[in-house]
Amino acid sequence: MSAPRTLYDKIFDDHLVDRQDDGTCLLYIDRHLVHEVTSPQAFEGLRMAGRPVHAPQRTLAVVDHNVPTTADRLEGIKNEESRIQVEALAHNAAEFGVEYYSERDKRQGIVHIVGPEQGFTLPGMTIVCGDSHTSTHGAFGALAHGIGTSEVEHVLATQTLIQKKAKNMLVRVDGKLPEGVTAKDIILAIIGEIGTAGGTGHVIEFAGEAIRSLSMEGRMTVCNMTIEGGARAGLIAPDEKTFEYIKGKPKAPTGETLEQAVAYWKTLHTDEGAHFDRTVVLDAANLPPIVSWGSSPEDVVSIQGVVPNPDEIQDETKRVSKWRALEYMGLTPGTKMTDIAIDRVFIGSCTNGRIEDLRAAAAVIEGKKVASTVSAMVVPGSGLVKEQAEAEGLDKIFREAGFEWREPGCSMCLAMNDDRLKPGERCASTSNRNFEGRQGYKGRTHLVSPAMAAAAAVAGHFVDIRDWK
Ligand SMILES: CC(C)[C@H](C(=O)O)[C@@H](O)C(=O)O
Ligand code: SF4
Repeated sequence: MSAPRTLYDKIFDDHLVDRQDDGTCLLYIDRHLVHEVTSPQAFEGLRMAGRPVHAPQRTLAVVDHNVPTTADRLEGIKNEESRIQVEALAHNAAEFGVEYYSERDKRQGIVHIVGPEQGFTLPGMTIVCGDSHTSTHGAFGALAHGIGTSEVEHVLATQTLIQKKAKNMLVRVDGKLPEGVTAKDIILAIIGEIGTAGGTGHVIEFAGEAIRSLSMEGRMTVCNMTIEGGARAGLIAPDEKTFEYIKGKPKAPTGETLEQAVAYWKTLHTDEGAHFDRTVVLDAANLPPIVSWGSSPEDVVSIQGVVPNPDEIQDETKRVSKWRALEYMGLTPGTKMTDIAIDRVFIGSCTNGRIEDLRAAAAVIEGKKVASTVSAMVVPGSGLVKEQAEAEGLDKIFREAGFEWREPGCSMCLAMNDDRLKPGERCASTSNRNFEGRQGYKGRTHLVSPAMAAAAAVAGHFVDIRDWK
């Protein structure tokens, strides 16, 4: 009998083309997602070398980072830099025969929302994209790596990627999540626990009752932020929920092919007794709604907590850096999180821009108004999410409460377009990164779940969603 293997081991082995003595491996890549920011030089490299895209049918391109989210984008993109990048992707996709969703296509959206939505992302596959949050696709039991621009060129040219095998890490979340606590709180708590370097050199498999109980949307939220914990990828074993989600998606297999695929997908789980290099266990029942207070995703605290005092940190470098974070954030140790007033609310991104996220936020604000001191926006993760939300009347709920209802894209997650914070503005954001300047120069980001962001929009400050009426 062969040795028990983890889910990661299995997918890795299934895609191994070559292994050198020093452990350098060549992996076959099943799916390549492409966006406008990290692909121009890669296509240019192919052009210069006179090479075609090796497997155009395994490649899907979509614009997301630079596209404006205002409806007037259909009249042409005004910002020159954005327009040039968007046009470059359209041009490259046409020249190299790659399927492309432009800002006029209702399938357009954030690349990590579009892949699963189209059934392009499937269990057991190797998936890459020149984007760190490619880890999102791990929610389907796919090995999904973010890659750099030179690797994008390598994959376009050869459909393979050079990799060294990572270590196996297990994060098990036992028990049941309390009411009001979400997938976002789980992953923020995990990063708070292990730190932003906690997963370095590892692929993390998420398991346990609380993970199994999550919807596919929730699982994507968890895997999405794996990268903020330093890991190379995140994985969740596929199950009936995964198969249900995939069924009927435009690019998903059908009929007998689907049956065969499901039979294979059912083998995609960690074997009993397989070795993990590191294991972390959390109890879901103890998790509160979480808010970040600093400029790193590990700077998190319970909504019932206070801004921490960095003087309590032993390590000097860390102490200095956390003081700097507090200064940047304009916060004082000991301040109750629920006393922190906000100026802006952003609901969207590849972390929390899916239909379930919009439903959760809409349920909180229905019949209420955004505080007069707050400006709030919702940016659906894709055109299909937007269409579904509108069919359910969610856009009306948001608009009536005073939210702006926008076109799909990355938007204020990273402020590459006009959606950005002004210096000093404080934002409750459903995105994944709270780095200095991430949402605009000197902007201050607090990472929260969609329900927590929505409640903060109405209250004008953070509130414990468990007390919301
Ligand atoms: C622009 C892109 C390369 C970047 C990433 O890799 O993640 C972006 O999506 C982000 O979230 O910071
Ligand atoms: S939504 Fe944010 S995190 Fe996701 S791909 Fe876009 S910029 Fe990156």
